[in-house]
Amino acid sequence: MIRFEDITFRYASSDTLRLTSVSFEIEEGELCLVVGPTGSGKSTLLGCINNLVPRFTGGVRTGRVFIDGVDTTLLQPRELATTIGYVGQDPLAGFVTDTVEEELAYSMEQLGFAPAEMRRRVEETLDLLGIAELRARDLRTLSGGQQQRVAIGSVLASSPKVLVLDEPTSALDPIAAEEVLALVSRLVRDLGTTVVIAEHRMERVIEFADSVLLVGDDVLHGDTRSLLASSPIKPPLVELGLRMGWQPLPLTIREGRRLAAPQRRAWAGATPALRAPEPPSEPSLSARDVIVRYGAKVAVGGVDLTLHRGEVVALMGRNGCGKSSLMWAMHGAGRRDGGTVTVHDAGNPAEAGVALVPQTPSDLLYLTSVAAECAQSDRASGLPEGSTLALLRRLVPGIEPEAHPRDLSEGQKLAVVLAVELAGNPPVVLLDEPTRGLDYAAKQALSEIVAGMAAEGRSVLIATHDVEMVAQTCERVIVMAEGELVSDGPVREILSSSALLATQVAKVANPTPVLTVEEFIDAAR
Ligand SMILES: Nc1ncnc2c1ncn2[C@@H]1O[C@H](COP(=O)(O)OP(=O)(O)OP(=O)(O)O)[C@@H](O)[C@H]1O
Ligand SMILES: Nc1ncnc2c1ncn2[C@@H]1O[C@H](COP(=O)(O)OP(=O)(O)OP(=O)(O)O)[C@@H](O)[C@H]1O
Repeated sequence: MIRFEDITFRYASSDTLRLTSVSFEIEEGELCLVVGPTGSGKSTLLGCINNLVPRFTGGVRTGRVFIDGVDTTLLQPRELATTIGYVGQDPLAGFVTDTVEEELAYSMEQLGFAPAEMRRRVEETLDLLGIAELRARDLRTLSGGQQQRVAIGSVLASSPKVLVLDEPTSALDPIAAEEVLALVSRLVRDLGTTVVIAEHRMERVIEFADSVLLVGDDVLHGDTRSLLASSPIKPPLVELGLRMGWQPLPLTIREGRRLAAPQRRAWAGATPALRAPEPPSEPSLSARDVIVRYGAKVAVGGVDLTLHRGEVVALMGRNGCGKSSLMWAMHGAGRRDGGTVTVHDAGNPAEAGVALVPQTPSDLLYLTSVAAECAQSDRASGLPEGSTLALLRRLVPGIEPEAHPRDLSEGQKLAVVLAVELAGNPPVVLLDEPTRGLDYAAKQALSEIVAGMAAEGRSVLIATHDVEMVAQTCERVIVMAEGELVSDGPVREILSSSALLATQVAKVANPTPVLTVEEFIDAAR
């Protein structure tokens, strides 16, 4: 269905080849998972499928692309829109209309669907993606996850033969992500749709994938199990399987549980000792009765929350439950319709160095090179020259200092903003979904940096849907629902008591509450 013949590509502003002689073939009805380190070229490769690369991005591409047997090498992306549905990494950037309903209908209008058919499909899509109550909403006022669902719905509505999804679940809560992926795999099964998905959190997609495209210096296409065995990036379960020497390598929780059965029996006889949470130190930030309203909508309904020095806390909860609104209110720059936020040892949070890395971090990059952003950050925080750049290199290596921030991959942009915000060592740091576009190594680096900040007595609050990141990084988890806090406790208690929030390792080890690969291995010794 999709055939790349010797595709080579270079962006106009760079001397480096991004894709070198890439050839592969994806069959009709195949679900192919595209994986690779941050900035390795996954989005670039996806863009070549419908010619967004090079038509929109510029640059030089050689080689040929065939879709459904037709040579599409020289076609415009819109000429391919009947066959290929494409959802990019930033849903807001892809929207062409103002409201949810209009957006769902748009591609069908362009493709000349009859009005009655269009109506039927819009209704069906609203239900399938659970966004019926958002139908009349302005797209710009939706939460990140709500936007992502609308973007996916808008391409699904016209049932294209090929679906290209660039990190489609990065902003979705665990249930929404499962639902979207189940929906996509149903399209593959029932309609024979061909699907190409780039995804960093492979653990979610792997059980649906027929094949993997591994993007690195070379691009390899092959069977999921055999490629993952030698891949530099792997989900926690595969990592655990390799380290425990399990054969065949487990890809699903069910396979993992079967292989872990002897270990679970051993733990049932002798409970392993696991790390206990530290008692809290003195508070660094207290929020009392915080209220955020948008017209009649109460997004945050009177929240009390205290962060303590040296604490790394996760803020979790369904899409649209109010996490970003609460963070902005705590930061001081966002709306707050009631309540108080006190940063201890300082009065006003805006002046007291509460740093916030927003969900769309690229809004904060305005200089013309990565080096200039880093130098500006060093000056602003009174740091020795090169400090911010060094931090960036720890997070995501290989970013060219001369590159224009606009030309970076999504994960690279996020890394630059993280480096700039963290370099100044603010006493309280709020990170709103800081893992989009980050590979496992970058997430590990972020965990280590955050742990270092906590060790110096700073407090970090991370809003995220990424349970693996939470297990690795946070000691305490707060869960929100409908604008209120519904639970608050040690990470082990919250993640292991909820099937919804359990990590892959927790599911394999259940009922023993180990959460991460390291913990499993230690406890198995
Ligand atoms: N318009 C552009 N001009 C120059 N270089 C670019 C441009 N867009 C991307 N790049 C570079 O090409 C490389 C690949 O980018 P791409 O977005 O394809 O990566 P990715 O694997 O999708 O990354 P991520 O995991 O962060 O989404 C990166 O190093 C990036 O800096
Ligand atoms: N300007 C606005 N007008 C109306 N409703 C809004 C506006 N901004 C946000 N909302 C709504 O407020 C609720 C909370 O949004 P918020 O962005 O805080 O959620 P979130 O928990 O961060 O979600 P996600 O996990 O999807 O990022 C959502 O239902 C959202 O649709």
